[in-house]
Amino acid sequence: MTDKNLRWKNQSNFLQARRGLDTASSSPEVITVALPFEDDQTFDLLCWTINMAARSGDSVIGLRRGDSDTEQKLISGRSGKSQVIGSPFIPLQELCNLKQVHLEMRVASIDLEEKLLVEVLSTLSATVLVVTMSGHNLKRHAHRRGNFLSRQLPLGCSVVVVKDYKILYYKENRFQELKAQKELGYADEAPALQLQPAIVTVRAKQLNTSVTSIILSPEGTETCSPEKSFLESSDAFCDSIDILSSNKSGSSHSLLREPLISHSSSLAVEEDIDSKLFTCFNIQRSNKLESSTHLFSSVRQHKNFKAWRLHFKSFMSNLFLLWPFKSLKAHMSVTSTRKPWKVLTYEEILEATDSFSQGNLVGKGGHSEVYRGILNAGEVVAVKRLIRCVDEQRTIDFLTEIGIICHAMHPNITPLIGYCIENGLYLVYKFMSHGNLAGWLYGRMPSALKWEKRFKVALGTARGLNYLHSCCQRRIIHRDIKASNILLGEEFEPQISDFGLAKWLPAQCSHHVLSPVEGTFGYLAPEYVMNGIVDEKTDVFAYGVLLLELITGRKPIEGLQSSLVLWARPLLESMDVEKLVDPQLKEEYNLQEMQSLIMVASLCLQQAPECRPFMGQVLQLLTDEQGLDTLDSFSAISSQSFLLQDAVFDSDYSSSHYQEDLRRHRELALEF
Ligand SMILES: Nc1ncnc2c1ncn2[C@@H]1O[C@H](COP(=O)(O)OP(=O)(O)OP(=O)(O)O)[C@@H](O)[C@H]1O
Repeated sequence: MTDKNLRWKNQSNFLQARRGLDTASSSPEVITVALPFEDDQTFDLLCWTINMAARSGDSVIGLRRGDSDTEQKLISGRSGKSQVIGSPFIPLQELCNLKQVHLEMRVASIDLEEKLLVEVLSTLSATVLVVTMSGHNLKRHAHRRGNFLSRQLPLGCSVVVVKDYKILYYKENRFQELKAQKELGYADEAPALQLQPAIVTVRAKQLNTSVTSIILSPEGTETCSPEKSFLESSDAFCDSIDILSSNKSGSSHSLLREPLISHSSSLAVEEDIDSKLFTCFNIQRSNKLESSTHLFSSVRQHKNFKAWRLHFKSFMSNLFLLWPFKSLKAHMSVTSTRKPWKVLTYEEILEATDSFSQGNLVGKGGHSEVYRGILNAGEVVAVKRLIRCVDEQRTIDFLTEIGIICHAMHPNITPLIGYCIENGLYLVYKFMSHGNLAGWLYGRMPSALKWEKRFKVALGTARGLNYLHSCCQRRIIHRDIKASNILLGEEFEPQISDFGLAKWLPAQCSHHVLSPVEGTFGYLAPEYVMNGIVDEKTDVFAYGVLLLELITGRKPIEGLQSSLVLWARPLLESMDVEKLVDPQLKEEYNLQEMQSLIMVASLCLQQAPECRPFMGQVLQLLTDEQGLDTLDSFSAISSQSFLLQDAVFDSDYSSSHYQEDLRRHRELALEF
């Protein structure tokens, strides 16, 4: 199995574990995270855990390998590096608030090697252990370490190995026999290390934030006094606040649009004392504060071994909070180095298209005709001519398309060669020899579109959209993503075309309201139809519909009322691959890729826009370095004969039908 497929298997198992959530088993869980030494990796891992693994009420405990230096960082007060461990985690507070998750950091005064980790976990009644890896041969090591841990962990504790927000290994461990524990002698004995909750709680009332410090060390080793611990951790906390307030605008880890916390800090003390092994730094919103004692005792009581489950909707609504942390720089930097567009004369256009001869007509859009042409230099082009006698709005749309397409340069955006504004309006694009996707899916020979090409189209379109949404100098929403607007190049590389409805997305504003609703029936996002709200998630929804078309070979709207999305929704939820897959594929598809597309489609078609992924996240789900290489090696199949028939095929809606369609779509949207 390739790395990519393996990762997909993990990813899909992981998500399925959440989809299969048993809502009855919703008691809080303890999720432990074995943290690496480096602060930035620690931060990433905690972010991932809070977002992906934790649900409301859960407790995430970060266990950090202990040495004197680390401990020093945490507890040494204002001097030295005391703020190093505190400040990077402060931004996690907002995330914890949003998810209502209790976060706690513990620094062991001794090395947390695997056996000790296992032991600690059993005392915490943890249901999940999250670990990470570094170095080379990640896959092999992740597998080895994951297997080792899952064999030894207590019953009910699953293992996830995560690196760079990707799951390298995942194993549910609900049904493991107690044998392993008995062999290790854990099951029958009282736990050697009793981890008790807060020794000292420092609550910064005005900050609406509480900080708990626990100093624990093994029997016989030196123990910090609670008083000392309190003083030191309050100092550390003050330091973190100072650091944060001085850095809050420039913090590379800032999760927030708003400043996190204010300056003032009036500290009060609550105290309770115990224990042995860890130093703990705990950030939690005070009005949601459950005392650590209470939290831990309740966690111990419930022993919920089925608890590695999460309510899907709540999971989805929180899954995407982290996006700013993990933008796909690789994809962001992809821009074409092609030469700039030219301004063409009307004579050049006439000559190229043989005076717009019917033989050169390759397609008609709502307000335009597209002709094949050959420029002087021998370059094959598509000339898009705005049909005359159209209203002013169409002219504006056409000019918008010129402005936007000039701005967008990416391998998955149809390249503009030039334009002409004499005797009408003309846009000249590179000619796409394989026509549009709709023609391939619903033309005379749909079976010719093999799975490799479908997957390639899905991936390339995601890249193009991600570029428009996140990587352009000014962000763009396309607003008319559909199969007939995805053109296919010589190697079936998809190219997003038709920017007539595209809009600039303001850098600061997340969405805006547009009226009237435009786009293509069958691809419109519910919030857009109902309220005219537009942002990049409008495109994400349409992309989800496009994925469904690739998977099922069905049109978005068949007949009068039959919506592809409504038909597919229950099948997506249950991951019913057999029923979803286009019979034309005749089982000739890669199951892992199919599952990944189904999963992504299901995410993109979430009713609430905030539950849909950003396109960068879609890309992250669909690919990695190996994935890109694999895709590049797909063979290209050339079939000129499809060009004309495809070009004529399109699902546009003339304005006379539009209002009726919209009415029907609104009715359908209500059923979502
Ligand atoms: N660069 C191109 N190369 C090859 N064919 C093209 C090219 N651009 C457009 N076409 C063909 O021309 C058809 C019409 O394109 P156009 O963008 O005008 O309209 P549309 O997207 O189909 O409809 P609408 O504008 O109403 O949404 C497309 O479906 C496509 O098959």
